[in-house]
Amino acid sequence: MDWTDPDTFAQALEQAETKEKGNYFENFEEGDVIEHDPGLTLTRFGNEQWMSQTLNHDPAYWRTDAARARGFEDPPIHPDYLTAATLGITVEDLSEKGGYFLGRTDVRFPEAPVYAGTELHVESEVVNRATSSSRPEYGIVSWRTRGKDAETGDVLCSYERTNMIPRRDPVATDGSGAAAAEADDGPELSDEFITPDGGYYEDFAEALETAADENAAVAYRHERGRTQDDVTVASLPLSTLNTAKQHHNVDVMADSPSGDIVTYGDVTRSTALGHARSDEETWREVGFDDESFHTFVAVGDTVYAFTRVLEAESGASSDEAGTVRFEHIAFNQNDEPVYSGTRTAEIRKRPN
Ligand SMILES: C/C(=C\C(=O)O)C(=O)SCCNC(=O)CCNC(=O)[C@H](O)C(C)(C)COP(=O)(O)OP(=O)(O)OC[C@H]1O[C@@H](n2cnc3c(N)ncnc32)[C@H](O)[C@@H]1OP(=O)(O)O
Repeated sequence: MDWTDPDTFAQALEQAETKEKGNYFENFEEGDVIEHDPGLTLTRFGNEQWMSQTLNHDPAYWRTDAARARGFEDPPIHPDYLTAATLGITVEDLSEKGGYFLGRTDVRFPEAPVYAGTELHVESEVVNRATSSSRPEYGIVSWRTRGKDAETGDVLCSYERTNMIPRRDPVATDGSGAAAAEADDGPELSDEFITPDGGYYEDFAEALETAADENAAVAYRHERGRTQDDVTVASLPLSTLNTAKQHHNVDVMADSPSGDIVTYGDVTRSTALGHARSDEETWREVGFDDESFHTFVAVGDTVYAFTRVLEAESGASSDEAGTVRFEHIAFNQNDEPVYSGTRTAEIRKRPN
């Protein structure tokens, strides 16, 4: 019998069992520690591919003289690419089954830079699992993940991430959703928005002082946008070994709520941060908190960025910088927020 005869093959496909990938919600127990098999060497090529496509053009990550002026030996691996690679490696074990990347917090990097040639090994611990009251076919799982230098064991990037993960056996709930009941009764927007004059630490600190006097907010938008294409949607996540079908399997995603492949959250975020960094004198990334992914970004959508300056403090790891806390909101061509998060970064002080 010819198994490639279309009718025969259709029947064969129907009879065959699929060897499944990924883990269901039920596979995760609080306290489980998972050592991820995939690993990758953080290369200059990988870094530059990620940084170029997300419009992160800080010279210290591209030019040796600019890197040395920042106190680095050579252009280092950028924290965005490091974060994306750390998460990408975990997908096969944690989220390949599907679901949604809801958020991430406590993203931290050590002071020491990471250089090309470092081999990355990643492990995750299940820190929480919960029922989703709005979606009975999913559960909500949080993991603490650590990306380590395979040679020294030093932690290079760590964070806590939360996903909705499909259940093998859906549970009965009233479907009402606990979160939906909470009304947002936060303060209203300030009447006046102030834009910092420049991108140095003092520009942010001065804008905050003016805003405090005038009961205004320091908030502004960035001009650049990046339309999502095959490179950003499919190539960049695959370059981090991210096996989530959301990013590269159009066939399966046609039947999903988005109806299409969607951008990796770390690409959306890094693109918006690239826009924001193009309007500041970044010195060093310290960390990110309260990151959320609000809705899908797909091929053809354009990612823009909006920034709110929350705090400024003159101390930093170097005398040449101060520390600023921002809220960044990525939004699409319809002005819908797609990502938000707070960021702590050291920003260069104005040279005398
Ligand atoms: C790497 C990767 C995938 C991977 O990893 O492999 C990816 O890149 S993939 C692309 C990036 N990603 C997205 O494209 C998602 C875009 N997003 C959405 O499409 C909508 O956001 C939604 C459909 C997911 C939800 O929409 P929504 O139902 O309106 O949202 P909510 O009601 O706010 O949240 C529902 C329930 O999640 C709880 N919840 C929310 N946030 C958190 C949090 N941070 N921590 C703990 N619980 C949280 C909430 O508490 C509620 O819980 P309940 O179900 O119990 O009510």
